[in-house]
Amino acid sequence: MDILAALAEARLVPVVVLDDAKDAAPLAEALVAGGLPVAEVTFRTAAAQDSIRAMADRGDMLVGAGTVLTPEQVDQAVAAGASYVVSPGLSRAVVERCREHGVLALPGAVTATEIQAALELGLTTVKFFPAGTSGGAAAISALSAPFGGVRFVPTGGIGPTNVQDYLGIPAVAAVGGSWMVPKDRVRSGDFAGITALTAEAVALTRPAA
Ligand SMILES: O=C(O)C(=O)C[C@H](O)[C@H](O)COP(=O)(O)O
Repeated sequence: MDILAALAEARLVPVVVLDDAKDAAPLAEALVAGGLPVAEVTFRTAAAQDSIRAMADRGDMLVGAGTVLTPEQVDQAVAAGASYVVSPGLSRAVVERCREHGVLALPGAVTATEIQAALELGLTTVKFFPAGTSGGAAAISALSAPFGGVRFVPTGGIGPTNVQDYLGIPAVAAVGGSWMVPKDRVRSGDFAGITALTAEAVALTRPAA
């Protein structure tokens, strides 16, 4: 599967933080019901690997790992079934381990220097993080001028009120964010509410009628 093409088709990447892996299955169901069978499960908690496995085992989702800081976490993510690996920053060691496993690396990069470093590692798509405090949509538009072949996945500080600012930029492949999957709703078991938030987010990716 062309993961980049699949992410670009989805246009949105829910950034998931789970404290308990038992929430992975109902959350996956909620995302799929909302029309977005995609999740980036972050390694911010000890539940990451089991949560990735629970979602990946469904077979109908595009499941990645987020907050991947080390090659060892790449190994854990791939072992659990992640098909792409997202990092807050750009790490040669993480990118190279992803390449060894044959999975997509999506490292964070927000400056021209970081983007050039990503290009030197053979990457053409980067996570633009933290988008909200790094110049936002205007910065991506400016960077896409000299880096015409680079695509961006802006993440960080994006929500319903500004997601379309990013989606309207041709160089933006998809937008990542946690607004669709708020931790408090996961903790409270409000998966119907997550389905509604997801459906609303998906609707924002579609051109106005
Ligand atoms: O944890 C990671 O892998 C990161 O690199 C950072 C997250 O993608 C952002 O923190 C999400 O930002 P919000 O949508 O504003 O909550």
